[in-house]
Amino acid sequence: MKDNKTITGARAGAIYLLDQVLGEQHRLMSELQGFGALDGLDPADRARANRLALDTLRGLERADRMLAKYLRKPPPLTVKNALRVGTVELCAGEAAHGVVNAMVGLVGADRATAGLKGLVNAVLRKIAAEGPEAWNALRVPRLPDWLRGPLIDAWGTPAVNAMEAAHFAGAPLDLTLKPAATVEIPGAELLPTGSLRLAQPGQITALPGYDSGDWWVQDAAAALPARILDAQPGERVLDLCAAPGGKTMQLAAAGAEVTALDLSDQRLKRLQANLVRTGLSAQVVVGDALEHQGQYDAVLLDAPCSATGTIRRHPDLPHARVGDEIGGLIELQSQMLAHAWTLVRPGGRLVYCTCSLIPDEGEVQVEEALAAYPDMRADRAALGLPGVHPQWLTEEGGLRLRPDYWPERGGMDGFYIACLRKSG
Ligand SMILES: C[S@@+](CC[C@H](N)C(=O)[O-])C[C@H]1O[C@@H](n2cnc3c(N)ncnc32)[C@H](O)[C@@H]1O
Repeated sequence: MKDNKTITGARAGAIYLLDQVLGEQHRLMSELQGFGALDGLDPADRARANRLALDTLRGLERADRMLAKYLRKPPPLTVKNALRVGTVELCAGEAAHGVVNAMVGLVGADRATAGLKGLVNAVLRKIAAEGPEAWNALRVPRLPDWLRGPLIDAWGTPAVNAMEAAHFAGAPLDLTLKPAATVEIPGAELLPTGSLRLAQPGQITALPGYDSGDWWVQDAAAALPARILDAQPGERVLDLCAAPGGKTMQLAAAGAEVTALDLSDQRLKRLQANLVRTGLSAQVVVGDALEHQGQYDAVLLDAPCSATGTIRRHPDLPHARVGDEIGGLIELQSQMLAHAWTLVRPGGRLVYCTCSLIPDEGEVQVEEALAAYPDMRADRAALGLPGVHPQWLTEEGGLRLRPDYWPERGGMDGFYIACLRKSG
């Protein structure tokens, strides 16, 4: 494993990221934002390294199938990752000599792997000869069994196949506009639920309206919980797990008096920066959702979860050890929902949501809460927003969103949302 300070170039950066994700089960976001991996690269190379790592993770199964024919025994992980990145680039139509020379150079530059230069050269030349045609003939990469099994139980095989196609396709960039914003973004599509979608966004900070804070990045599905909460000017609203603040900004932009609470000081710094850029305000509190006290007109609980609804944008997730943590998260969600309910005033409402595809983190939580609290009812009418398909409504009175919905538009994140009303 390389020291990240010695990384030069986007391809070396991508291999380093893959070594961390596939060797150490680290999350890509923590590598890039928390640990500062690739800080030595210029911004363009860092962005390209990230893109290459994401493309390789999305196509990992295909790359491994193509490589398996030419590898009699598995090479060290970092060499395998160089071969994987090379395969993905070659099968996306990159010029063979550039890719092969670069990967041979990278493997040759490290004394620990230099002896495998010849292998890398020979294998990648064979892959180049097979090219995109062989790649496209392979099946859509599947989720690992720890996730595929439970998702098939919940949604059936055809739905999971469609989700996998959506994961493989990746995600466009969605923006939430401030209600009064009039910014025009070339090439943006207005989605039926009100978000703006960009298929080819380029550099986000260079888009019109970024500096003036007219919008923020937020998946179309992630924008629905705050729309469903429908905060009114002057209402006291608590955002219980708020950072980095996409939903806080929606609530504040609606004119509510927002308290934004989160356990993570670091993540709240990003929330503060987002509020500054967008010129919105909220009372920001570092604290534990399970201990916070008060009475609010409305509470938004975007509970910590497996985040399995975001795999289109985070293809490293199935490779991290999130599977082991889900039991603990389900317990935490149930405790948080119980405590959040005590913070809602009589006649008020709680919007519960998770970006998970696992019913135990969504439908089942709400079903159990409805059975446990006699003063709670599911407000189905609150879910009837423009663009919300009636088939997305669930039996217990929530809204199920999945990555395979809107396939013709580029999909959406997986989410579960319910609006729970307290008797007056
Ligand atoms: C799904 S994210 C929230 C995303 C956010 N609502 C948004 O729209 O940008 C879940 C958040 O819960 C926070 N969290 C986890 N445990 C918590 C706790 N016990 N109390 C408060 N926040 C917690 C995490 O720090 C994380 O920021």
